[in-house]
Amino acid sequence: MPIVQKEDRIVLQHPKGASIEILLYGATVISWKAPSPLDPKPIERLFVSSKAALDGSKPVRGGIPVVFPCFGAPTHPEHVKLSQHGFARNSVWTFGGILLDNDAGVSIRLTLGPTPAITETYDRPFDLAFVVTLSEHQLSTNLHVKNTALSTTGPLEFQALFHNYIRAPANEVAITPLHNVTYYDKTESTDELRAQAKIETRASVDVKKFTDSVYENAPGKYLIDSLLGKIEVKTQNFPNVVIWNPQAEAGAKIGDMEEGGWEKYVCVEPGHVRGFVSLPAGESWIGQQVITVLE
Ligand SMILES: O=P(O)(O)OC[C@H]1O[C@H](O)[C@H](O)[C@@H](O)[C@@H]1O
Repeated sequence: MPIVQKEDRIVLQHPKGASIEILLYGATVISWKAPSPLDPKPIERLFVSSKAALDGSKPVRGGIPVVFPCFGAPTHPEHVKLSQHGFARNSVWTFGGILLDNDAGVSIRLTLGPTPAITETYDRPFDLAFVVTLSEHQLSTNLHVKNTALSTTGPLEFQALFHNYIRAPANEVAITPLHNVTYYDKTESTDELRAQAKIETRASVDVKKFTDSVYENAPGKYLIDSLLGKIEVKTQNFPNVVIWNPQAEAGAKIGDMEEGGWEKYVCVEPGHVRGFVSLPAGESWIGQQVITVLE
């Protein structure tokens, strides 16, 4: 199966038509074209703004940015010098080789450790590996985090999330099953209201208005249903999911968002972002998602 390594990205092509492109910058998957079981023609499954910078000057507005070690503005004392969503999405990763290459799928690894730029703002030792696997109708991404500190050091505390921009008409997409799940509404106007737990009352969640909801104890498997098809996101070790769409209200203020871009996607972002993963010295943690085109 062709795996093409370019200066700034890796391109994987599956014999049955699917393909992905991954930028070394941020280990950001910027394209995933896949057929559905109903139609062999591969179509783009991710949204990337036409105004997104792909040259490493800022995190990519679209695709699948990797969020680590903090989600949103930093709240942990060890993260105070970091910018929103941490450094993984704006660091250049290293191609770490091919793990699998056969008809069932192709898998590659990218790695990131403490670079001089990272250690300027973050002083904990760590080792990250991002493993991407492409098969006919499926894309999976795994984030491996190792705490490489000596055993006398305290645990590595971090948050992690895959910021999936799933291509779908935002005004008719339905996300299930989040009924009765507790969530926190980041569109609320005050810290107090944002910290207040709400219960999802809708059988299926839509993003017809500005939405920025962090679900707690989420089921780990989500269906994203729209005119573009049915996409399933199945996760492991990610107790939360964030559903985000800025609509015009917030989208028009995002500099690298194309005009009307918010109508073309929904972000369904599995992660561990309520509290922190606490990883003892010498130990590893893996967060995983498998995204499948069902129809
Ligand atoms: O603009 P960014 O830093 O890429 O963040 C984009 C969005 O990411 C997540 O979905 C957060 O929940 C939102 O609050 C944030 O606006």
